[in-house]
Amino acid sequence: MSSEEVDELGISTTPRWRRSESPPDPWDLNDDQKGVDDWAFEIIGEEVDYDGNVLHEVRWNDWNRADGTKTTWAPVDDPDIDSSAYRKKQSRRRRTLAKESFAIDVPSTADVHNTETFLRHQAYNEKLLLSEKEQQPDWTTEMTKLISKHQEDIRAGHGASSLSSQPSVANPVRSRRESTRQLTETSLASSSTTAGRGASRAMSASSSATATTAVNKPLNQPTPSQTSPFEPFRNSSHRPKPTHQEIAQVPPSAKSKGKERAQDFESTPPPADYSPSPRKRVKRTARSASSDELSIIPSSSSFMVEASQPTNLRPTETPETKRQRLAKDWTTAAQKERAAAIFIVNTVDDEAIPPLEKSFVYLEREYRYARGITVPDSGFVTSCDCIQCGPHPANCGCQDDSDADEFAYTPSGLFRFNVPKNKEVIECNTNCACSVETCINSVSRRPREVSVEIFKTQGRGWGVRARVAVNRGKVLGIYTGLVIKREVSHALQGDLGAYSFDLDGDEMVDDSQLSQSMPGGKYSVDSRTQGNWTRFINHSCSPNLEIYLVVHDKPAGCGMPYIGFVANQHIPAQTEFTFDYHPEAAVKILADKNKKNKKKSKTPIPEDAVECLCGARNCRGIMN
Ligand SMILES: C[S@@+](CC[C@H](N)C(=O)[O-])C[C@H]1O[C@@H](n2cnc3c(N)ncnc32)[C@H](O)[C@@H]1O
Repeated sequence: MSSEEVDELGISTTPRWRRSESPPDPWDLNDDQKGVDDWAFEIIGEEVDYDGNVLHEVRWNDWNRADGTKTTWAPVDDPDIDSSAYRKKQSRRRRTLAKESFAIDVPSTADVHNTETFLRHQAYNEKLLLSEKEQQPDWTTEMTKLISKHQEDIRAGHGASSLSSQPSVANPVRSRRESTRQLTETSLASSSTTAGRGASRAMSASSSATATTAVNKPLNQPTPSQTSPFEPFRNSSHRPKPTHQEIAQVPPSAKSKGKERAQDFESTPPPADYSPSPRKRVKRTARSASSDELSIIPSSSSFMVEASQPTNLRPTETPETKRQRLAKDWTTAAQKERAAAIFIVNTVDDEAIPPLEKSFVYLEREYRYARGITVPDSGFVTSCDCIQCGPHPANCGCQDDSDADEFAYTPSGLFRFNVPKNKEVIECNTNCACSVETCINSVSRRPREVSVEIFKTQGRGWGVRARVAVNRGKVLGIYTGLVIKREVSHALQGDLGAYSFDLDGDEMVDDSQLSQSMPGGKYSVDSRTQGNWTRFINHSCSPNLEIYLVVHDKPAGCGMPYIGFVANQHIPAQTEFTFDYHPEAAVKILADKNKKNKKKSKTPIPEDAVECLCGARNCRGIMN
């Protein structure tokens, strides 16, 4: 045994680990086969050793050891081994990787040797250098600039800028015509409750949202009988772009009324339609036409549609085949996550598919993040080493801070509705020892079991339903899209904001209280350019779904929970799924009703009030 070496302080300087001495390669074994100089070889790999040196793995064609192995390791600068071609190729590969994305998989092993090799393989240094060089703009400012430009364009009558290349979600003409409700200030006085506060989001887990979409009927605008269908938007800063159908519906008198109006329609480009080739699947960082400024982390489970296809690429395609193609594409993307199929049907009119950004990416189960948003490290998520979690939550390592008596789900995976609305359900995660398929505390992570059908509704654009009945407590899926800062989301006007969902999770607070009540509530999810079927769930004042907050790949309280959709009652097959975009409004109505000495409420109609067409008996009349 060798004696230990120590320094002047008596501390051991003997390395803890030392490479074992390998016997020299018996080069002479087959020396008679060929002259050494001629030996053919091939470099088949590389590793970084404990001292940070790169070694090449060389395979010799005409030489082998007695045991048949024929590879050796050589330093990169070995004069006998010309590795320049291999090194060039590798360096090119790493540079390409670095240009594509800055993402790095961090190995879970503590083995320095493997880690260094793994990082080099992923072009760690190249990515680091490039990311340091790249100037990061202030995305909030950039986004605000884009929005202003977009609004100016519209005001100037140039149609929508690239930020809103969409036709309206719900046809304003039709929605107005179809509406049998004659809503007036007086009739609304008793039902409308909340006043708008400037922000314009369609959905929110908080009461702070004020939904306004230019495509919906603004209640305080003249009624259809008073004016032509397009009149209400004439002076609106976010007048929607009419679709071709709408143009066709303009009465001749309206068309000839004035040059200005005619120009409005004529200058409108055709609706952004879905026309990509299904073969165009791109796994690289996606940049969308309308969110050029938001670069996002790539994903393997998404289907990306190329943005640059002309809309008339497939002139012979029927609406039916177009629908089928989109449904097939989205089902393919969903199936990568082992999720059930997606169908798209329209028995109402001749609209082929829902209006979508041309670059729309279907994301079954994940968020993407706008550049500038720091994604919390999943390494900080508490995990458990239970083989089977439960029966009591306190037995599970993931539930450290929970004082709940039961998990949020039953053993058969149904939601128990036992979690306060502003609390997150903390599920087990991929670092846990338990299995996602069987763990009582892993439900939103499981692949979606229920096939969904996106269908055209009467007057409310496209909606969603299932072809099978769904039990109360069934978790159907999570809202997905691009995580953006709240202030960016709140700056989105009109239909731009219709697909944003605030992640503050507190239904009873408004913006001013938010910072005190939920410090994490800084983000929203925008599903305009990427998202899944849940973006089509319409509002109802008597909904059959509820939302809840759930985390499973980020630390609890980080402000980026997922929004889970769960059936709050038995839902028969073919019944539209709905949820209440503003449940706090219902709560307020109840509170008003219960007030003693109740006077007739004269709550003014919010400027951006939007007519609700849910048809429920207790309909509040407006969506916000
Ligand atoms: C998140 S989107 C839902 C999907 C949408 N119907 C579509 O076709 O893409 C929200 C928009 O749907 C429409 N909508 C949803 N619920 C509605 C309701 N109850 N009454 C009227 N319009 C509704 C409004 O245009 C709203 O801005």
